[in-house]
Amino acid sequence: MTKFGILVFPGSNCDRDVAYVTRDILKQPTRMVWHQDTDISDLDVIIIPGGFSYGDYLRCGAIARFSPVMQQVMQHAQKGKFVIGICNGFQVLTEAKLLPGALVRNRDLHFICDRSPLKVERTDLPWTQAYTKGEIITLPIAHGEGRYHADAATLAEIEDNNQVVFRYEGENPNGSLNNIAAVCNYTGNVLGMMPHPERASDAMLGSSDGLKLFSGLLDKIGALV
Ligand SMILES: NC(=O)CC[C@H](N)C(=O)O
Repeated sequence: MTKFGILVFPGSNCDRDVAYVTRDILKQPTRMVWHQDTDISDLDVIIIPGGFSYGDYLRCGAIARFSPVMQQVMQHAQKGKFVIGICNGFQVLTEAKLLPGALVRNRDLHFICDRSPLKVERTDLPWTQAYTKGEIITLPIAHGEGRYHADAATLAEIEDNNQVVFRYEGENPNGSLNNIAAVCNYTGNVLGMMPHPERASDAMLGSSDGLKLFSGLLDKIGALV
Protein backbone atom coordinates (compact mmCIF):
# COMPACT_ATOMS: atom_id res chain seq x y z
CA MET A 1 0.00 0.00 0.00
CA THR A 2 1.06 3.55 -0.69
CA LYS A 3 -0.08 6.29 1.63
CA PHE A 4 -1.28 9.47 -0.05
CA GLY A 5 -1.60 12.85 1.65
CA ILE A 6 -3.66 15.58 0.07
CA LEU A 7 -2.93 19.12 1.21
CA VAL A 8 -5.89 21.31 2.03
CA PHE A 9 -5.57 25.10 2.11
CA PRO A 10 -8.38 27.58 2.65
CA GLY A 11 -9.77 27.77 -0.89
CA SER A 12 -8.67 24.35 -2.16
CA ASN A 13 -11.48 22.83 -4.21
CA CYS A 14 -10.09 19.72 -5.92
CA ASP A 15 -8.93 17.97 -2.74
CA ARG A 16 -11.92 15.62 -2.57
CA ASP A 17 -11.76 14.83 -6.27
CA VAL A 18 -8.18 13.63 -5.77
CA ALA A 19 -9.16 11.62 -2.68
CA TYR A 20 -11.89 9.95 -4.72
CA VAL A 21 -9.17 8.69 -7.07
CA THR A 22 -6.58 7.55 -4.53
CA ARG A 23 -8.96 6.23 -1.85
CA ASP A 24 -12.07 5.10 -3.71
CA ILE A 25 -10.78 4.08 -7.13
CA LEU A 26 -7.25 2.94 -6.31
CA LYS A 27 -8.06 1.74 -2.76
CA GLN A 28 -4.97 3.30 -1.20
CA PRO A 29 -4.78 4.82 2.29
CA THR A 30 -5.37 8.54 1.92
CA ARG A 31 -5.49 11.34 4.42
CA MET A 32 -6.32 15.00 4.10
CA VAL A 33 -3.50 17.21 5.40
CA TRP A 34 -4.54 20.59 6.76
CA HIS A 35 -2.11 23.34 5.78
CA GLN A 36 -1.14 23.90 9.41
CA ASP A 37 -0.07 20.28 9.97
CA THR A 38 3.62 19.81 10.52
CA ASP A 39 4.00 16.04 10.62
CA ILE A 40 3.68 14.29 7.28
CA SER A 41 6.31 11.66 7.93
CA ASP A 42 3.77 8.83 7.47
CA LEU A 43 3.10 9.77 3.83
CA ASP A 44 4.60 8.34 0.66
CA VAL A 45 3.05 10.65 -1.92
CA ILE A 46 1.98 14.26 -1.38
CA ILE A 47 -0.66 15.73 -3.67
CA ILE A 48 -1.16 19.48 -3.79
CA PRO A 49 -4.58 19.82 -5.38
CA GLY A 50 -6.22 22.49 -7.48
CA GLY A 51 -8.28 25.37 -6.27
CA PHE A 52 -8.00 28.96 -5.17
CA SER A 53 -5.76 28.80 -2.11
CA TYR A 54 -6.08 32.00 -0.11
CA GLY A 55 -8.42 33.35 -2.77
CA ASP A 56 -5.56 33.64 -5.31
CA TYR A 57 -4.55 36.91 -3.60
CA LEU A 58 -1.21 38.43 -4.72
CA ARG A 59 -0.61 35.59 -7.20
CA CYS A 60 -1.99 32.06 -7.34
CA GLY A 61 -0.05 29.96 -4.83
CA ALA A 62 1.98 32.87 -3.47
CA ILE A 63 0.50 32.73 0.04
CA ALA A 64 0.01 28.95 0.27
CA ARG A 65 3.71 28.56 -0.31
CA PHE A 66 4.30 29.99 3.19
CA SER A 67 1.94 27.57 4.98
CA PRO A 68 3.56 25.57 7.80
CA VAL A 69 3.08 22.29 5.94
CA MET A 70 5.19 23.47 3.00
CA GLN A 71 8.41 23.24 5.03
CA GLN A 72 7.65 19.55 5.46
CA VAL A 73 6.77 19.17 1.78
CA MET A 74 10.18 20.59 0.87
CA GLN A 75 11.91 18.08 3.11
CA HIS A 76 9.77 15.26 1.70
CA ALA A 77 10.85 16.28 -1.82
CA GLN A 78 14.50 16.65 -0.85
CA LYS A 79 14.46 13.05 0.37
CA GLY A 80 13.48 12.01 -3.17
CA LYS A 81 9.90 11.18 -2.17
CA PHE A 82 6.99 11.92 -4.51
CA VAL A 83 5.14 15.22 -4.75
CA ILE A 84 2.62 16.22 -7.41
CA GLY A 85 1.03 19.63 -7.78
CA ILE A 86 -2.06 19.88 -9.93
CA CYS A 87 -3.11 23.29 -11.26
CA ASN A 88 -3.07 25.48 -8.14
CA GLY A 89 -0.70 22.86 -6.71
CA PHE A 90 1.68 23.43 -9.65
CA GLN A 91 1.51 27.16 -8.92
CA VAL A 92 2.36 26.49 -5.24
CA LEU A 93 5.35 24.32 -6.27
CA THR A 94 6.81 27.01 -8.54
CA GLU A 95 6.26 29.65 -5.84
CA ALA A 96 8.08 27.34 -3.39
CA LYS A 97 10.89 26.92 -5.95
CA LEU A 98 10.49 23.17 -5.91
CA LEU A 99 9.89 23.50 -9.65
CA PRO A 100 11.44 25.96 -12.14
CA GLY A 101 9.56 28.79 -13.84
CA ALA A 102 6.25 30.47 -13.02
CA LEU A 103 2.59 30.36 -13.96
CA VAL A 104 1.29 33.74 -15.06
CA ARG A 105 -2.00 35.17 -16.32
CA ASN A 106 -3.38 33.38 -19.37
CA ARG A 107 -2.54 35.00 -22.71
CA ASP A 108 -6.16 36.00 -23.37
CA LEU A 109 -6.74 37.21 -19.79
CA HIS A 110 -9.71 34.88 -19.30
CA PHE A 111 -10.25 31.93 -17.00
CA ILE A 112 -10.30 28.86 -19.26
CA CYS A 113 -12.41 25.79 -18.54
CA ASP A 114 -12.00 23.27 -21.34
CA ARG A 115 -10.49 19.95 -22.37
CA SER A 116 -7.06 20.01 -23.88
CA PRO A 117 -5.12 17.43 -25.91
CA LEU A 118 -1.66 16.81 -24.48
CA LYS A 119 1.40 15.05 -25.76
CA VAL A 120 3.22 12.76 -23.34
CA GLU A 121 6.87 13.76 -23.61
CA ARG A 122 8.41 11.48 -21.00
CA THR A 123 7.58 7.95 -20.00
CA ASP A 124 10.70 7.12 -18.00
CA LEU A 125 9.27 8.73 -14.87
CA PRO A 126 7.31 6.74 -12.30
CA TRP A 127 4.45 9.18 -12.91
CA THR A 128 4.15 8.58 -16.63
CA GLN A 129 5.51 5.11 -17.22
CA ALA A 130 2.02 3.74 -17.95
CA TYR A 131 1.71 6.01 -21.02
CA THR A 132 3.53 5.58 -24.31
CA LYS A 133 5.95 8.24 -25.49
CA GLY A 134 4.26 10.65 -27.88
CA GLU A 135 0.78 9.44 -26.87
CA ILE A 136 -1.91 12.10 -27.12
CA ILE A 137 -4.24 12.19 -24.14
CA THR A 138 -7.01 14.63 -23.30
CA LEU A 139 -7.39 16.17 -19.85
CA PRO A 140 -9.57 18.95 -18.46
CA ILE A 141 -8.00 22.35 -17.85
CA ALA A 142 -9.44 25.07 -15.61
CA HIS A 143 -7.27 28.04 -14.77
CA GLY A 144 -6.79 31.79 -14.95
CA GLU A 145 -3.03 31.81 -14.39
CA GLY A 146 -1.79 28.81 -16.31
CA ARG A 147 0.66 30.33 -18.78
CA TYR A 148 3.99 28.70 -18.13
CA HIS A 149 6.84 31.20 -18.17
CA ALA A 150 10.56 30.96 -17.51
CA ASP A 151 13.55 33.11 -18.44
CA ALA A 152 15.49 32.02 -21.52
CA ALA A 153 18.27 30.31 -19.55
CA THR A 154 15.83 28.34 -17.37
CA LEU A 155 13.77 27.35 -20.39
CA ALA A 156 16.87 26.07 -22.20
CA GLU A 157 17.95 24.20 -19.08
CA ILE A 158 14.65 22.40 -18.55
CA GLU A 159 14.46 21.47 -22.24
CA ASP A 160 18.04 20.17 -22.17
CA ASN A 161 17.34 18.19 -19.00
CA ASN A 162 14.15 16.75 -20.46
CA GLN A 163 12.02 18.18 -17.66
CA VAL A 164 8.95 18.87 -19.81
CA VAL A 165 6.54 16.03 -19.10
CA PHE A 166 3.39 17.08 -21.01
CA ARG A 167 2.89 19.66 -23.77
CA TYR A 168 -0.32 21.12 -25.16
CA GLU A 169 -0.91 19.53 -28.54
CA GLY A 170 -2.37 21.59 -31.36
CA GLU A 171 -3.86 24.77 -29.96
CA ASN A 172 -1.94 26.36 -27.11
CA PRO A 173 -4.79 27.35 -24.77
CA ASN A 174 -3.02 29.85 -22.54
CA GLY A 175 0.18 31.02 -24.26
CA SER A 176 2.57 28.80 -22.28
CA LEU A 177 6.14 28.94 -23.54
CA ASN A 178 7.04 25.92 -25.67
CA ASN A 179 3.45 24.66 -25.13
CA ILE A 180 4.50 23.48 -21.65
CA ALA A 181 1.68 21.93 -19.61
CA ALA A 182 3.77 20.03 -17.03
CA VAL A 183 7.32 20.03 -15.73
CA CYS A 184 9.25 17.94 -13.24
CA ASN A 185 12.33 18.67 -11.18
CA TYR A 186 15.72 17.40 -12.27
CA THR A 187 15.34 14.13 -10.38
CA GLY A 188 11.75 13.56 -11.50
CA ASN A 189 10.19 12.97 -8.08
CA VAL A 190 8.38 16.35 -8.09
CA LEU A 191 5.83 16.93 -10.86
CA GLY A 192 3.68 19.96 -11.57
CA MET A 193 0.91 20.07 -14.15
CA MET A 194 -1.84 22.53 -15.06
CA PRO A 195 -4.29 19.93 -16.50
CA HIS A 196 -6.40 17.90 -14.07
CA PRO A 197 -5.78 14.12 -14.21
CA GLU A 198 -8.14 13.56 -11.26
CA ARG A 199 -11.05 14.86 -13.35
CA ALA A 200 -10.36 12.21 -15.98
CA SER A 201 -9.93 9.12 -13.82
CA ASP A 202 -13.33 7.51 -13.94
CA ALA A 203 -14.63 6.24 -17.30
CA MET A 204 -18.17 6.77 -16.02
CA LEU A 205 -17.44 10.51 -15.98
CA GLY A 206 -16.26 10.52 -19.59
CA SER A 207 -12.52 9.77 -19.58
CA SER A 208 -9.88 7.83 -17.72
CA ASP A 209 -6.84 9.33 -19.47
CA GLY A 210 -5.66 10.75 -16.15
CA LEU A 211 -5.91 7.56 -14.10
CA LYS A 212 -2.72 6.10 -15.59
CA LEU A 213 -0.74 8.85 -13.91
CA PHE A 214 -1.76 7.60 -10.46
CA SER A 215 -1.98 3.88 -11.24
CA GLY A 216 1.36 3.99 -13.09
CA LEU A 217 3.02 5.52 -10.07
CA LEU A 218 1.59 2.85 -7.80
CA ASP A 219 2.66 0.16 -10.19
CA LYS A 220 6.17 1.53 -10.30
CA ILE A 221 6.59 1.85 -6.58
CA GLY A 222 5.38 -1.69 -6.14
CA ALA A 223 2.20 -0.99 -4.28
CA LEU A 224 -0.46 -2.14 -6.66
CA VAL A 225 -1.62 -5.57 -5.63
N1 LIG B 1 -8.22 24.79 -10.95
C1 LIG B 1 -7.27 25.45 -10.36
O1 LIG B 1 -6.50 24.90 -9.56
C2 LIG B 1 -7.19 26.93 -10.61
C3 LIG B 1 -5.88 27.53 -10.17
C4 LIG B 1 -5.90 29.02 -10.01
N2 LIG B 1 -6.90 29.42 -9.06
C5 LIG B 1 -6.08 29.69 -11.35
O2 LIG B 1 -7.12 30.22 -11.63
O3 LIG B 1 -5.17 29.70 -12.15
